[in-house]
Amino acid sequence: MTRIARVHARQIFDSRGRPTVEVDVLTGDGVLGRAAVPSGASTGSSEAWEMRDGTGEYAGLGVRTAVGHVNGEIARAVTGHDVREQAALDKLLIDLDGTEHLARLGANAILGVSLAACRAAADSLRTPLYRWVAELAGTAPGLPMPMVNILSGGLHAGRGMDVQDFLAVPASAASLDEAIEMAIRVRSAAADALAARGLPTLLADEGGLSPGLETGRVALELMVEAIERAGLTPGRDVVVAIDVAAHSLWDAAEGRYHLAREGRYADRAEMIEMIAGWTEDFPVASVEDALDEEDWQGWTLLTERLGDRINLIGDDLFTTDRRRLEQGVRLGAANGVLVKVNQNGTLSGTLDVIAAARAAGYVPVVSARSGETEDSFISDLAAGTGAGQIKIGSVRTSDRMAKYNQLVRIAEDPALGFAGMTGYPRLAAGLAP
Ligand SMILES: O=C(O)[C@@H](CO)OP(=O)(O)O
Ligand SMILES: [Mg+2]
Repeated sequence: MTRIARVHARQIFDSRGRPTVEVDVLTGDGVLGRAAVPSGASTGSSEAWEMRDGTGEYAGLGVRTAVGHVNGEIARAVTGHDVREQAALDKLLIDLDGTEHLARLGANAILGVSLAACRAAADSLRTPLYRWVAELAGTAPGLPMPMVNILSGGLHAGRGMDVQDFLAVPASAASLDEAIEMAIRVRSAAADALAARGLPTLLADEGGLSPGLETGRVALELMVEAIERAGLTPGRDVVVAIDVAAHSLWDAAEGRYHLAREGRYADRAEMIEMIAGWTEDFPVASVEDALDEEDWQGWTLLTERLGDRINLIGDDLFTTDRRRLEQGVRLGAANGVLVKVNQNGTLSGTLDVIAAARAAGYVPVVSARSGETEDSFISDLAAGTGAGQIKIGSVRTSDRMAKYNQLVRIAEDPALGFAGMTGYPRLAAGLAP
Protein backbone atom coordinates (compact mmCIF):
# COMPACT_ATOMS: atom_id res chain seq x y z
CA MET A 1 0.00 0.00 0.00
CA THR A 2 1.97 2.95 -1.25
CA ARG A 3 -0.93 5.34 -1.00
CA ILE A 4 -0.72 8.34 1.30
CA ALA A 5 -2.54 7.63 4.54
CA ARG A 6 -1.51 10.74 6.47
CA VAL A 7 0.35 13.99 5.98
CA HIS A 8 1.61 15.96 8.91
CA ALA A 9 3.66 19.16 8.87
CA ARG A 10 5.38 20.93 11.73
CA GLN A 11 7.50 24.01 12.23
CA ILE A 12 11.14 23.23 12.97
CA PHE A 13 14.22 25.52 12.98
CA ASP A 14 16.95 25.84 10.40
CA SER A 15 20.69 26.45 10.67
CA ARG A 16 20.12 30.18 11.23
CA GLY A 17 17.61 29.46 13.97
CA ARG A 18 14.76 30.54 11.74
CA PRO A 19 11.48 28.67 11.46
CA THR A 20 11.03 26.30 8.54
CA VAL A 21 8.65 23.56 7.40
CA GLU A 22 9.10 19.83 8.00
CA VAL A 23 6.65 17.35 6.50
CA ASP A 24 5.91 13.70 7.33
CA VAL A 25 4.15 11.60 4.70
CA LEU A 26 2.86 8.25 5.96
CA THR A 27 1.83 5.52 3.56
CA GLY A 28 -0.78 2.81 4.05
CA ASP A 29 1.99 0.25 4.60
CA GLY A 30 3.28 2.27 7.54
CA VAL A 31 6.28 3.88 5.87
CA LEU A 32 7.28 7.38 6.97
CA GLY A 33 8.86 9.79 4.50
CA ARG A 34 10.19 12.99 6.10
CA ALA A 35 11.59 16.14 4.51
CA ALA A 36 12.62 19.59 5.75
CA VAL A 37 12.66 22.68 3.57
CA PRO A 38 15.74 24.93 3.19
CA SER A 39 15.71 28.70 2.84
CA GLY A 40 17.96 31.25 1.11
CA ALA A 41 19.28 34.68 2.11
CA SER A 42 20.58 35.92 -1.23
CA THR A 43 17.43 34.99 -3.09
CA GLY A 44 16.57 35.55 -6.75
CA SER A 45 13.42 37.52 -7.53
CA SER A 46 11.93 34.75 -9.69
CA GLU A 47 12.12 31.99 -7.08
CA ALA A 48 9.01 30.09 -6.04
CA TRP A 49 7.50 31.96 -3.09
CA GLU A 50 8.01 30.52 0.32
CA MET A 51 5.83 31.70 3.18
CA ARG A 52 8.51 33.36 5.14
CA ASP A 53 8.75 34.82 8.57
CA GLY A 54 9.38 38.31 9.66
CA THR A 55 11.07 38.99 12.96
CA GLY A 56 9.74 40.11 16.33
CA GLU A 57 5.99 39.78 16.61
CA TYR A 58 5.78 38.19 13.15
CA ALA A 59 8.26 35.43 13.98
CA GLY A 60 6.80 32.07 13.03
CA LEU A 61 3.81 33.55 11.23
CA GLY A 62 4.69 32.75 7.62
CA VAL A 63 5.93 29.26 8.31
CA ARG A 64 3.01 28.49 10.58
CA THR A 65 0.65 29.47 7.78
CA ALA A 66 2.47 27.13 5.38
CA VAL A 67 2.33 24.35 8.00
CA GLY A 68 -1.41 24.95 8.33
CA HIS A 69 -1.82 24.65 4.56
CA VAL A 70 -0.07 21.27 4.55
CA ASN A 71 -2.11 19.96 7.45
CA GLY A 72 -5.38 21.21 5.98
CA GLU A 73 -5.94 21.75 2.28
CA ILE A 74 -2.91 19.85 0.97
CA ALA A 75 -3.40 16.84 3.25
CA ARG A 76 -7.04 16.55 2.11
CA ALA A 77 -6.02 16.74 -1.56
CA VAL A 78 -3.16 14.24 -1.53
CA THR A 79 -4.47 11.59 0.86
CA GLY A 80 -4.98 8.39 -1.12
CA HIS A 81 -2.47 9.43 -3.77
CA ASP A 82 0.17 6.81 -4.68
CA VAL A 83 3.60 8.11 -3.61
CA ARG A 84 5.22 6.29 -6.54
CA GLU A 85 3.40 8.66 -8.89
CA GLN A 86 5.71 11.60 -8.20
CA ALA A 87 5.01 13.57 -11.37
CA ALA A 88 1.24 13.30 -10.93
CA LEU A 89 1.53 14.26 -7.26
CA ASP A 90 3.63 17.33 -8.09
CA LYS A 91 1.20 18.37 -10.80
CA LEU A 92 -1.67 18.00 -8.36
CA LEU A 93 0.14 20.23 -5.87
CA ILE A 94 0.90 22.89 -8.49
CA ASP A 95 -2.69 22.86 -9.77
CA LEU A 96 -4.06 23.01 -6.24
CA ASP A 97 -1.98 26.12 -5.55
CA GLY A 98 -3.07 27.70 -8.81
CA THR A 99 -0.55 30.58 -8.84
CA GLU A 100 2.56 30.96 -10.94
CA HIS A 101 5.04 31.05 -8.07
CA LEU A 102 3.20 28.77 -5.64
CA ALA A 103 2.39 31.83 -3.59
CA ARG A 104 -1.06 30.82 -2.37
CA LEU A 105 -0.15 27.69 -0.40
CA GLY A 106 3.55 28.52 -0.16
CA ALA A 107 6.40 26.89 -2.07
CA ASN A 108 7.80 25.66 1.25
CA ALA A 109 4.54 23.85 2.01
CA ILE A 110 4.45 22.23 -1.43
CA LEU A 111 8.14 21.31 -1.58
CA GLY A 112 7.99 19.65 1.83
CA VAL A 113 5.18 17.36 0.65
CA SER A 114 6.87 16.67 -2.70
CA LEU A 115 10.18 15.59 -1.14
CA ALA A 116 8.63 13.68 1.78
CA ALA A 117 6.45 11.70 -0.65
CA CYS A 118 9.53 10.83 -2.70
CA ARG A 119 11.31 9.53 0.39
CA ALA A 120 8.23 7.52 1.37
CA ALA A 121 8.12 5.98 -2.10
CA ALA A 122 11.80 5.00 -2.00
CA ASP A 123 11.42 3.46 1.46
CA SER A 124 8.24 1.58 0.53
CA LEU A 125 10.02 0.18 -2.50
CA ARG A 126 13.07 -0.60 -0.33
CA THR A 127 15.18 1.33 -2.77
CA PRO A 128 17.93 3.76 -1.76
CA LEU A 129 16.66 7.30 -2.32
CA TYR A 130 19.29 8.15 -4.95
CA ARG A 131 18.32 5.07 -6.94
CA TRP A 132 14.65 6.02 -6.81
CA VAL A 133 15.53 9.58 -7.90
CA ALA A 134 17.56 8.10 -10.78
CA GLU A 135 14.53 6.07 -11.82
CA LEU A 136 12.22 9.08 -11.68
CA ALA A 137 14.69 11.19 -13.64
CA GLY A 138 15.66 8.45 -16.10
CA THR A 139 19.33 9.15 -15.38
CA ALA A 140 22.41 7.10 -14.55
CA PRO A 141 23.43 7.74 -10.93
CA GLY A 142 26.94 8.92 -10.07
CA LEU A 143 28.86 10.75 -7.36
CA PRO A 144 29.23 14.51 -7.76
CA MET A 145 32.39 16.59 -7.39
CA PRO A 146 31.83 18.97 -4.47
CA MET A 147 32.63 22.69 -4.55
CA VAL A 148 33.31 23.60 -0.95
CA ASN A 149 32.90 27.02 0.62
CA ILE A 150 36.13 28.28 2.21
CA LEU A 151 35.68 32.08 2.45
CA SER A 152 32.30 33.78 2.80
CA GLY A 153 31.08 37.32 2.36
CA GLY A 154 27.96 39.05 1.08
CA LEU A 155 24.66 38.38 2.79
CA HIS A 156 26.04 35.21 4.40
CA ALA A 157 28.64 37.09 6.39
CA GLY A 158 27.30 40.52 7.28
CA ARG A 159 28.70 41.89 4.00
CA GLY A 160 32.21 41.49 5.42
CA MET A 161 33.40 40.91 1.85
CA ASP A 162 31.61 42.01 -1.31
CA VAL A 163 31.78 38.59 -2.99
CA GLN A 164 29.64 35.92 -1.35
CA ASP A 165 31.65 32.71 -1.76
CA PHE A 166 35.16 31.54 -2.56
CA LEU A 167 35.07 27.78 -2.88
CA ALA A 168 37.60 24.97 -3.30
CA VAL A 169 37.12 22.29 -5.95
CA PRO A 170 39.44 19.33 -5.22
CA ALA A 171 40.27 18.71 -8.87
CA SER A 172 42.81 15.90 -8.50
CA ALA A 173 40.68 13.84 -6.10
CA ALA A 174 40.13 10.33 -7.39
CA SER A 175 37.15 9.61 -5.16
CA LEU A 176 34.45 11.41 -3.26
CA ASP A 177 36.11 10.58 0.09
CA GLU A 178 39.38 12.02 -1.12
CA ALA A 179 37.61 15.13 -2.40
CA ILE A 180 36.02 15.78 1.01
CA GLU A 181 39.31 15.17 2.82
CA MET A 182 41.14 17.58 0.53
CA ALA A 183 38.49 20.26 1.04
CA ILE A 184 38.77 19.82 4.82
CA ARG A 185 42.54 20.28 4.58
CA VAL A 186 42.15 23.46 2.52
CA ARG A 187 39.58 24.89 4.89
CA SER A 188 41.68 24.30 7.95
CA ALA A 189 44.78 25.67 6.17
CA ALA A 190 42.75 28.78 5.30
CA ALA A 191 41.88 29.22 8.99
CA ASP A 192 45.59 28.88 9.85
CA ALA A 193 46.56 31.39 7.16
CA LEU A 194 44.04 33.90 8.47
CA ALA A 195 45.10 33.37 12.08
CA ALA A 196 48.74 33.85 11.05
CA ARG A 197 47.79 37.25 9.65
CA GLY A 198 45.89 38.14 12.79
CA LEU A 199 42.60 38.08 10.87
CA PRO A 200 39.30 36.79 12.27
CA THR A 201 38.29 33.18 11.63
CA LEU A 202 34.60 33.74 12.37
CA LEU A 203 32.05 31.39 10.86
CA ALA A 204 29.59 32.55 8.23
CA ASP A 205 26.12 31.10 7.57
CA GLU A 206 27.39 28.08 5.64
CA GLY A 207 30.29 27.35 7.99
CA GLY A 208 32.87 29.09 5.80
CA LEU A 209 35.37 31.59 7.18
CA SER A 210 34.42 35.22 7.30
CA PRO A 211 37.61 37.25 7.40
CA GLY A 212 36.19 40.42 5.84
CA LEU A 213 38.95 40.73 3.23
CA GLU A 214 38.84 43.99 1.32
CA THR A 215 38.95 42.81 -2.32
CA GLY A 216 38.30 39.73 -4.43
CA ARG A 217 41.98 39.61 -5.33
CA VAL A 218 43.06 39.49 -1.70
CA ALA A 219 40.56 36.66 -1.13
CA LEU A 220 41.92 34.77 -4.14
CA GLU A 221 45.48 35.20 -2.87
CA LEU A 222 44.34 33.78 0.43
CA MET A 223 42.73 30.81 -1.39
CA VAL A 224 45.99 30.08 -3.21
CA GLU A 225 47.93 30.35 0.05
CA ALA A 226 45.50 28.00 1.79
CA ILE A 227 45.78 25.40 -0.98
CA GLU A 228 49.59 25.55 -0.78
CA ARG A 229 49.58 25.42 3.03
CA ALA A 230 47.49 22.26 2.71
CA GLY A 231 50.37 20.73 0.73
CA LEU A 232 48.41 20.86 -2.53
CA THR A 233 49.09 22.57 -5.85
CA PRO A 234 46.69 25.36 -6.90
CA GLY A 235 45.41 24.80 -10.42
CA ARG A 236 46.32 21.14 -10.41
CA ASP A 237 45.05 19.62 -7.16
CA VAL A 238 42.55 22.29 -6.26
CA VAL A 239 40.85 24.92 -8.40
CA VAL A 240 38.72 27.81 -7.21
CA ALA A 241 35.02 28.52 -7.73
CA ILE A 242 33.37 31.85 -6.94
CA ASP A 243 29.79 32.91 -6.27
CA VAL A 244 29.67 36.68 -6.73
CA ALA A 245 25.93 36.80 -5.89
CA ALA A 246 25.91 40.03 -7.92
CA HIS A 247 22.18 40.56 -7.48
CA SER A 248 22.85 41.50 -3.86
CA LEU A 249 25.46 44.05 -5.02
CA TRP A 250 23.15 45.63 -7.59
CA ASP A 251 22.18 49.20 -6.72
CA ALA A 252 19.08 49.88 -8.80
CA ALA A 253 19.08 53.62 -8.11
CA GLU A 254 22.70 53.90 -9.29
CA GLY A 255 22.30 51.37 -12.11
CA ARG A 256 25.64 49.92 -11.02
CA TYR A 257 27.08 47.35 -8.68
CA HIS A 258 28.06 48.59 -5.24
CA LEU A 259 31.31 47.06 -4.03
CA ALA A 260 30.85 48.55 -0.59
CA ARG A 261 33.83 46.87 1.05
CA GLU A 262 36.07 48.21 -1.70
CA GLY A 263 34.35 51.58 -1.47
CA ARG A 264 33.47 51.87 -5.15
CA TYR A 265 30.82 51.23 -7.77
CA ALA A 266 31.33 49.09 -10.86
CA ASP A 267 29.28 49.02 -14.04
CA ARG A 268 28.65 45.91 -16.12
CA ALA A 269 31.81 46.28 -18.19
CA GLU A 270 33.93 46.84 -15.11
CA MET A 271 32.45 43.75 -13.44
CA ILE A 272 33.22 41.63 -16.50
CA GLU A 273 36.74 43.07 -16.62
CA MET A 274 37.30 42.41 -12.92
CA ILE A 275 36.17 38.79 -13.22
CA ALA A 276 38.14 38.18 -16.42
CA GLY A 277 41.20 39.51 -14.57
CA TRP A 278 40.64 37.03 -11.74
CA THR A 279 40.45 34.13 -14.18
CA GLU A 280 43.73 35.23 -15.81
CA ASP A 281 45.69 35.51 -12.59
CA PHE A 282 44.20 32.77 -10.43
CA PRO A 283 43.13 29.13 -10.99
CA VAL A 284 39.43 29.98 -11.24
CA ALA A 285 37.30 27.24 -12.80
CA SER A 286 33.75 28.48 -12.19
CA VAL A 287 31.99 31.78 -11.51
CA GLU A 288 28.35 31.94 -10.38
CA ASP A 289 26.08 34.99 -10.61
CA ALA A 290 28.80 37.28 -11.92
CA LEU A 291 26.12 39.76 -12.97
CA ASP A 292 22.62 40.78 -11.92
CA GLU A 293 19.67 38.46 -12.51
CA GLU A 294 18.04 40.74 -15.08
CA ASP A 295 21.16 41.75 -17.01
CA TRP A 296 20.62 39.22 -19.81
CA GLN A 297 22.67 41.25 -22.25
CA GLY A 298 25.55 41.42 -19.80
CA TRP A 299 25.37 37.66 -19.28
CA THR A 300 25.62 37.11 -23.03
CA LEU A 301 28.69 39.36 -23.21
CA LEU A 302 30.25 37.63 -20.21
CA THR A 303 29.61 34.21 -21.75
CA GLU A 304 31.12 35.28 -25.07
CA ARG A 305 34.18 36.48 -23.19
CA LEU A 306 34.77 33.62 -20.74
CA GLY A 307 32.32 30.82 -21.54
CA ASP A 308 34.75 28.70 -23.54
CA ARG A 309 37.20 28.52 -20.61
CA ILE A 310 35.26 28.34 -17.37
CA ASN A 311 31.85 27.45 -16.02
CA LEU A 312 29.49 30.42 -15.75
CA ILE A 313 26.68 29.38 -13.45
CA GLY A 314 23.30 31.09 -13.26
CA ASP A 315 21.69 30.96 -9.82
CA ASP A 316 19.53 34.06 -9.26
CA LEU A 317 19.58 34.36 -13.06
CA PHE A 318 17.70 31.09 -13.62
CA THR A 319 16.17 30.37 -10.17
CA THR A 320 15.78 26.68 -11.17
CA ASP A 321 13.03 27.78 -13.54
CA ARG A 322 12.72 26.07 -16.88
CA ARG A 323 11.50 29.11 -18.77
CA ARG A 324 14.30 31.32 -17.50
CA LEU A 325 16.82 28.61 -18.35
CA GLU A 326 15.40 28.35 -21.87
CA GLN A 327 15.67 32.10 -22.26
CA GLY A 328 19.31 31.88 -21.20
CA VAL A 329 20.00 29.10 -23.70
CA ARG A 330 18.40 31.20 -26.47
CA LEU A 331 20.53 34.21 -25.57
CA GLY A 332 23.76 32.30 -24.93
CA ALA A 333 23.74 33.47 -21.32
CA ALA A 334 25.83 31.30 -18.92
CA ASN A 335 26.79 27.68 -19.54
CA GLY A 336 25.65 26.17 -16.27
CA VAL A 337 22.71 26.28 -13.91
CA LEU A 338 22.50 26.11 -10.14
CA VAL A 339 19.76 23.72 -9.04
CA LYS A 340 17.93 24.44 -5.79
CA VAL A 341 14.81 22.45 -4.96
CA ASN A 342 13.11 25.30 -3.12
CA GLN A 343 13.64 27.78 -5.94
CA ASN A 344 11.54 25.47 -8.07
CA GLY A 345 9.03 24.17 -5.53
CA THR A 346 8.63 20.53 -6.58
CA LEU A 347 10.93 17.58 -7.18
CA SER A 348 9.52 16.91 -10.66
CA GLY A 349 10.03 20.55 -11.68
CA THR A 350 13.61 20.36 -10.43
CA LEU A 351 14.31 17.16 -12.38
CA ASP A 352 12.83 18.84 -15.43
CA VAL A 353 15.30 21.73 -15.12
CA ILE A 354 18.24 19.32 -14.80
CA ALA A 355 17.07 17.48 -17.93
CA ALA A 356 16.64 20.75 -19.85
CA ALA A 357 20.11 21.90 -18.78
CA ARG A 358 21.68 18.68 -19.96
CA ALA A 359 19.85 18.81 -23.28
CA ALA A 360 21.25 22.32 -23.85
CA GLY A 361 24.79 21.37 -22.81
CA TYR A 362 24.53 23.44 -19.61
CA VAL A 363 26.26 22.03 -16.53
CA PRO A 364 23.87 21.39 -13.60
CA VAL A 365 25.18 22.11 -10.08
CA VAL A 366 22.89 20.84 -7.31
CA SER A 367 23.00 23.30 -4.42
CA ALA A 368 22.00 23.74 -0.80
CA ARG A 369 20.63 27.03 0.55
CA SER A 370 22.33 29.20 3.13
CA GLY A 371 19.59 28.23 5.59
CA GLU A 372 19.64 24.43 5.91
CA THR A 373 18.59 21.59 8.18
CA GLU A 374 19.83 18.05 8.80
CA ASP A 375 17.86 16.94 5.74
CA SER A 376 20.24 15.48 3.15
CA PHE A 377 17.84 15.09 0.20
CA ILE A 378 20.09 17.08 -2.13
CA SER A 379 22.88 14.51 -1.77
CA ASP A 380 20.57 11.84 -3.15
CA LEU A 381 19.31 14.27 -5.77
CA ALA A 382 22.81 15.01 -7.02
CA ALA A 383 23.85 11.35 -6.96
CA GLY A 384 20.59 10.10 -8.48
CA THR A 385 20.67 12.50 -11.38
CA GLY A 386 24.42 12.08 -11.84
CA ALA A 387 24.53 15.88 -11.87
CA GLY A 388 28.33 15.92 -11.66
CA GLN A 389 28.62 18.81 -9.21
CA ILE A 390 27.25 19.70 -5.80
CA LYS A 391 27.56 22.86 -3.70
CA ILE A 392 26.75 22.21 -0.05
CA GLY A 393 28.64 24.89 1.87
CA SER A 394 31.64 24.41 4.10
CA VAL A 395 32.88 21.34 5.98
CA ARG A 396 32.36 22.67 9.47
CA THR A 397 28.70 22.57 10.62
CA SER A 398 26.30 19.66 11.08
CA ASP A 399 23.67 20.97 8.64
CA ARG A 400 26.30 20.75 5.86
CA MET A 401 28.10 17.64 7.15
CA ALA A 402 24.79 15.74 7.12
CA LYS A 403 24.89 16.09 3.33
CA TYR A 404 28.58 15.27 2.89
CA ASN A 405 28.11 12.23 5.13
CA GLN A 406 25.11 11.09 3.11
CA LEU A 407 27.30 11.27 0.00
CA VAL A 408 29.87 9.13 1.81
CA ARG A 409 27.15 6.54 2.48
CA ILE A 410 25.97 6.63 -1.12
CA ALA A 411 29.59 6.18 -2.25
CA GLU A 412 29.56 2.70 -0.68
CA ASP A 413 27.58 1.59 -3.73
CA PRO A 414 30.35 0.14 -5.93
CA ALA A 415 28.27 0.70 -9.06
CA LEU A 416 28.57 4.48 -8.77
CA GLY A 417 31.44 6.31 -10.43
CA PHE A 418 32.89 9.62 -9.23
CA ALA A 419 32.38 12.56 -11.61
CA GLY A 420 35.80 14.08 -10.96
CA MET A 421 36.21 17.16 -13.16
CA THR A 422 33.78 16.06 -15.87
CA GLY A 423 31.49 18.88 -14.73
CA TYR A 424 34.13 21.36 -15.92
CA PRO A 425 34.26 20.50 -19.62
CA ARG A 426 35.62 23.88 -20.64
CA LEU A 427 38.36 24.09 -18.05
CA ALA A 428 41.28 25.93 -19.62
CA ALA A 429 44.28 23.69 -20.15
CA GLY A 430 46.28 26.67 -18.87
CA LEU A 431 44.91 26.29 -15.36
CA ALA A 432 47.21 23.43 -14.46
CA PRO A 433 50.93 24.25 -14.28
O1 LIG B 1 23.66 32.03 -3.44
C1 LIG B 1 23.71 30.81 -3.25
O2 LIG B 1 24.17 30.09 -4.12
C2 LIG B 1 23.11 30.20 -2.00
C3 LIG B 1 23.92 29.09 -1.41
O3 LIG B 1 25.25 29.46 -1.20
O4 LIG B 1 22.82 31.18 -1.05
P1 LIG B 1 21.30 31.46 -0.62
O5 LIG B 1 20.73 30.17 -0.20
O6 LIG B 1 21.38 32.48 0.47
O7 LIG B 1 20.63 31.99 -1.86
MG1 LIG C 1 24.41 31.73 -5.59
